[in-house]
Amino acid sequence: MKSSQIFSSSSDEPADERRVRKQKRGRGAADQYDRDFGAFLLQFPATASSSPPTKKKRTAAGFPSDKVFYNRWRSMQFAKREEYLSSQCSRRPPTFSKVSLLIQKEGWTGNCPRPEDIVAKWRPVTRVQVESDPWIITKIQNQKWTGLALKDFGSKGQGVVATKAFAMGSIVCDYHGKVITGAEGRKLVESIKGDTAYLFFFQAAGRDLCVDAETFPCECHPTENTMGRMINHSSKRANLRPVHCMMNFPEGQRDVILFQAKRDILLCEELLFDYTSSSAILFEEKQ
Ligand SMILES: C[S@@+](CC[C@H](N)C(=O)[O-])C[C@H]1O[C@@H](n2cnc3c(N)ncnc32)[C@H](O)[C@@H]1O
Repeated sequence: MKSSQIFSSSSDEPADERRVRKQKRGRGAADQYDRDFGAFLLQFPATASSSPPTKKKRTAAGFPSDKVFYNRWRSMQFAKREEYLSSQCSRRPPTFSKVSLLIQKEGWTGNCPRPEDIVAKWRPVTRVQVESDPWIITKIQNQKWTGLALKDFGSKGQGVVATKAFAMGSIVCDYHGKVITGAEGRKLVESIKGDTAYLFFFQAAGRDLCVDAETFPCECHPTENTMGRMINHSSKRANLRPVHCMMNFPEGQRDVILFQAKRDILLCEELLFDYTSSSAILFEEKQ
């Protein structure tokens, strides 16, 4: 992991401790303390991967031999490590072993968050995080979403099942296809002969749009049956929610429909979403 940020703020210190210290020493002394700690950080950057400054190094650099700066440095590093571990597990909740492996890989033996705390603190990502998430962007680009398989569902045709559990809030895959206008999508619907359609109509910021997964295979994945287009419908048992995002691809922003788990999804469950958010329902529903 690469991290070389140098901190110059003192905002990591608990507010109460800071206030008491300032009251004791007066504003001038507190400012001096902040300046000294800033210099300490310049000398010993508190990154997730840096080694703690030993007493010998601290005193050789002219800092006090007590542990005041050192302890503060350690809590900054701890927070950085926590942030790093959480960032590696942003889309889906991590397992204890995944976090343990990450810690092992980094070689962190002390001053490190406990895997169970990282697991317990996991929360679904926000839309803003999703829209710039490199992992999600890569999955949309390469269509190598994991934990999904096709299965025959008889009269419904094929569908998608979970080959691993997905926790509520996880991003499962996208509804992949070229984004066209709603009018173009409706024209496509008219030309469809059978009762199966692969179109997702949506409105975004006043725009009437449609993801065309009917034109298959798509230009960008000529050899893949992209999974999102194969997900069947249910209004009552839907376990996925389609979410519109403006994804920040390297070449610019693009409208994308992502499927997010509405609840915890178990291994082997069929993935389903409610097609009424899309007008391309050309079939009789079998729940
Ligand atoms: C986006 S495709 C889904 C994949 C499709 N089952 C297949 O095998 O290609 C949508 C079509 O699947 C079928 N389908 C999806 N959900 C269904 C359901 N609950 N009952 C019956 N047919 C369904 C309909 O033919 C619908 O037009």
